[in-house]
Amino acid sequence: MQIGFLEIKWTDILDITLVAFLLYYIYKLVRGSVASRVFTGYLLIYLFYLIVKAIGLELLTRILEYFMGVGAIALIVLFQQEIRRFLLLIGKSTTLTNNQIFANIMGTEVPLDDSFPLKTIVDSAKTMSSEFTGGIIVIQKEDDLSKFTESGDSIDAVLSKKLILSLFSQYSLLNDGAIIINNNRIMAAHCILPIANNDDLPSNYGFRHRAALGISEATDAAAICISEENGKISLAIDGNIKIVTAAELERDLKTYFFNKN
Ligand SMILES: Nc1ncnc2c1ncn2[C@@H]1O[C@H](COP(=O)(O)OP(=O)(O)OP(=O)(O)O)[C@@H](O)[C@H]1O
Repeated sequence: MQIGFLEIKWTDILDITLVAFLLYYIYKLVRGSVASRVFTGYLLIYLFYLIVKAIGLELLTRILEYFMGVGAIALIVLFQQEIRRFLLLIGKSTTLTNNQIFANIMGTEVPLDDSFPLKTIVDSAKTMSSEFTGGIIVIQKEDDLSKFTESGDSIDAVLSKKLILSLFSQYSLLNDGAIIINNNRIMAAHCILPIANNDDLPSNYGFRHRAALGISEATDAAAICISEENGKISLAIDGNIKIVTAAELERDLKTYFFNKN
């Protein structure tokens, strides 16, 4: 195709479309975080570099080239959370990773099956909500959470509503922090989670909600957060947190863990 003096091949159109998609996904991943400003800054320097190169300012081009080379390593360090989420997104969208044999080879956890006590968890969250008992319930999916379970007290007991409520009761010594569930077992309580650094969160979201969001950003686990202040239930998945009713909680967890509506 010829537009004026420009000759455009179909590969150029494909190239531009793919770059546009890539930039859009990077933007979506870093939106609202500190990394987004770094990303914009780096992009502006890159544009400046292209202009300088086109004009033919050799010394400045060399300096910028060197700066961006070193900057690339700095970007990997700064963007490690975002890069992780991006790769997780790609990994999750391939059917290969849902395959049992692949999961065994990779040593990843086997996805939850239908015996998983989802109703018990939802019921517990509902009771905690009605009693204004604060807490975070993390449900492991495929990612290894041992780093976080080790930060708390090991429980490794069969999950039950009584146990969840006892752990979060105001008289419990373990009611601070999060409990971590893997399949039908409570692995640990009193666990410390990473705090989300998202600037876009409403100001009424304190550390409990930020911790629930943080674990959903860092891993593929789902985190249920019950507010001590207003009894509301929030669900954090894939770096997004929203307030849900008990029915919505059950529906969203079913969809997320079993692809069921
Ligand atoms: N890094 C963390 N990991 C796990 N739990 C945490 C972490 N930081 C704080 N918490 C929990 O959050 C509680 C403090 O909640 P805070 O009031 O700051 O948050 P909030 O989001 O406003 O929740 P609420 O609506 O229940 O008041 C702490 O007592 C602790 O149990």
